[in-house]
Amino acid sequence: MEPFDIVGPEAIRDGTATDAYFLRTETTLRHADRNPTVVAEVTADQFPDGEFELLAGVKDAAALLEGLDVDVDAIREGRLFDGGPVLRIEGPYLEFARFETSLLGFLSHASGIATAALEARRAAPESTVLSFGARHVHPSIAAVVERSALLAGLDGFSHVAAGDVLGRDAGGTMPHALLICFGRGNQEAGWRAFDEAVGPDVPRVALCDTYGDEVDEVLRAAAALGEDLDSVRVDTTGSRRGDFRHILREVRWELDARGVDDVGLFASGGLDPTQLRELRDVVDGFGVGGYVSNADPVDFALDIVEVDGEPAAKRGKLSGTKQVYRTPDGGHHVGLADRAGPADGEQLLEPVIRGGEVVREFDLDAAAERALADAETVGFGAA
Ligand SMILES: O=P(O)(O)OC[C@H]1C[C@H](OP(=O)(O)OP(=O)(O)O)[C@H](O)[C@@H]1O
Repeated sequence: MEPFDIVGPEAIRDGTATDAYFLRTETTLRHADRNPTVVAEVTADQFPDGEFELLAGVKDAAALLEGLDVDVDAIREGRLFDGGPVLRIEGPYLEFARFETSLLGFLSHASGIATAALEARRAAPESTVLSFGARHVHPSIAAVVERSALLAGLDGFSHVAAGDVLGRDAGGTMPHALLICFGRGNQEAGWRAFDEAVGPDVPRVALCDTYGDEVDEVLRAAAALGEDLDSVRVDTTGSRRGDFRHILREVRWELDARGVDDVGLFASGGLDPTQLRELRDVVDGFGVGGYVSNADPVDFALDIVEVDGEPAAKRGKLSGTKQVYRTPDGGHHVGLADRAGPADGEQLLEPVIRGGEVVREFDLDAAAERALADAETVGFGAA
């Protein structure tokens, strides 16, 4: 008996992580001896609408479809898209029918989170922005949250097991629970114990808002840890927040007025891109949680657009194999693949699987670089 209600990799791999009607579709088509060669496209919006989103999840999508008798093309992770397909499958329909559910799940959730993370990134491009939202999601997808955050250019993340999956070290500061365990009025003992106990490679970031005024706790932390103190984090609870920007400016002022200008200042607690813009000139960095981790998935669908080479899209969708293009002016164009695209257009749909073999490397850092460059090109989340 599995201790947790989690759909595991085996079910994803064997295709039972799917909607029941796809298994019934298999049964029906086999009964009728029908298995046409189709072109199916993953698309959110049929036409560009000016709203860009960041593509993530292609690595897992490729792993899902690897070994099937299909050809797959997709936009590279880290590229922005605005309408038209992000991934295309060509092959006998029954080869991949049951994998639609997981395919869309991989792409939809990761891309939604990555898009929100890119909004945070673009809101404070010079600041350290850390992904702290794993607590808001089911633990089985923590690595999806953190990978999507890194793909959007965030600087770090907090979830340890996600780091093991990604081969990167998780980071963070300290929770209120630690200080509460030392008792009201005894925050110094908590900050000092942290400094004494954790490894030398862990930044000494004192959380300074548990019981007292933020300025008061910050000055007490500076006095308690002296040169050992790297930064302070202020996470003022909403019921006491008032003018958060003023609080943070006051903290910075009072530290600097005492010559403690080498201690960094971090803010967290329900922050969104608007607040990051408002605060980025007064703090050194942010912990962002729910805005990223709780992002809505991108509403992708998989649609058959050709059957045995003939147009076949259902109502509301567009027939025919398509290509999508980025133009130097930041445009995103969708056209039939067998027609000429924009003369200065870069084709975005490129081979991922040929003859069942994955033919693309997936490099997270390269994807993050693409995301930041493409965001600049299209003006995503500008200013
Ligand atoms: O953007 P958010 O979703 O709000 O999460 C970001 C912060 C806020 C939260 O504070 P608390 O909930 O007070 O947690 P703790 O007491 O553990 O610091 C926790 O410190 C997270 O790192």
